[in-house]
Amino acid sequence: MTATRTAWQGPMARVDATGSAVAPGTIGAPGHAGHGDAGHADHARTGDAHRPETTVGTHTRGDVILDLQNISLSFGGVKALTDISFDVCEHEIRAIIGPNGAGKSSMLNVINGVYHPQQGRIVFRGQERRQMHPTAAARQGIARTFQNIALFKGMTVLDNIMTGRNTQFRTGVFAHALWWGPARAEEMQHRRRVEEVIDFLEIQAIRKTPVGRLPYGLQKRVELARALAAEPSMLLLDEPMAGMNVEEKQDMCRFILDVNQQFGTTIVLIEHDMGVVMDISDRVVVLDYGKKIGDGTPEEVKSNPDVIRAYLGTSH
Ligand SMILES: Nc1ncnc2c1ncn2[C@@H]1O[C@H](COP(=O)(O)OP(=O)(O)OP(=O)(O)O)[C@@H](O)[C@H]1O
Repeated sequence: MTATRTAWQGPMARVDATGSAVAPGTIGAPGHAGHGDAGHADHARTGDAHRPETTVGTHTRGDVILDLQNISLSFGGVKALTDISFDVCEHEIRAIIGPNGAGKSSMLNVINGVYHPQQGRIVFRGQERRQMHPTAAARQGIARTFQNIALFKGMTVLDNIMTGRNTQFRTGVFAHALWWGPARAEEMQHRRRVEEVIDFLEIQAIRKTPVGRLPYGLQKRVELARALAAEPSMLLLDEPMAGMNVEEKQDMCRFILDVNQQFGTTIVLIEHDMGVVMDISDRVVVLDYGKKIGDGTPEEVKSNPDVIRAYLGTSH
């Protein structure tokens, strides 16, 4: 892929699921802990006017919450990751980039416990993790979306998003089946949360539509909604804009910034569109053939000769 630059100029308008224009800054926030008002439109990280390194939107970049040390992962003879170290700070948008097969998705799978590296340490919020199951990662507040949409195509948007609440259920299946007592109250609470996410992502008009009938860009938005329904503190996004047109990319870009700025959610993002990566990321780690070849602010990465040689300057 030849690296392309997308101009993300000024506050962006969006279109909702009905195709109506929505002015920036007019959406309501779900019931997450408040992080200031919705003045997010001011924070579009446009081009070279990148914000100061220590500030994330309305947040100050926090402490390191994820520390990956010397991670190596092999599949038989294939070395997917070799001795990779980097960290992720609270509230930041951290991008992972690299050519096809560089190890980006493997890295996300290591972070959320799908893959267990043969070597290295993973420290999440001060605790070293060993052989963590993805469900345990979800309970710790790590949610993810997938490169290839992983939704239940025959189910409605609403029901798909409800599945994102699975790790939050406290009462048992039996109580839910009876729709009785605490189970009923709990389910009502989950539904309220889900409706808040639906409002936030402006997909009210399609809430009863089976996902399989939606255009690709909206399916991606539903997948983001499902991840948000889990109220994650860290969101892993695997190519959230792949296959989208420019308008859909702008919408998704704005939603990612909103999530980061309004809820303080830490975001780890894999994305091939260099314009998007350089505009919305605080720091970027660059992989090539499973090795780390660059790490720093977008400006630092853009001027790193190894990165230019291996990725930005070549076609993939
Ligand atoms: N489950 C697996 N079994 C065997 N090999 C794998 C597996 N997952 C990844 N690999 C290999 O590990 C290497 C890194 O793959 P990975 O999907 O992490 O790269 P990527 O940077 O995400 O690529 P892309 O941009 O094409 O999605 C590749 O050589 C890939 O074939």
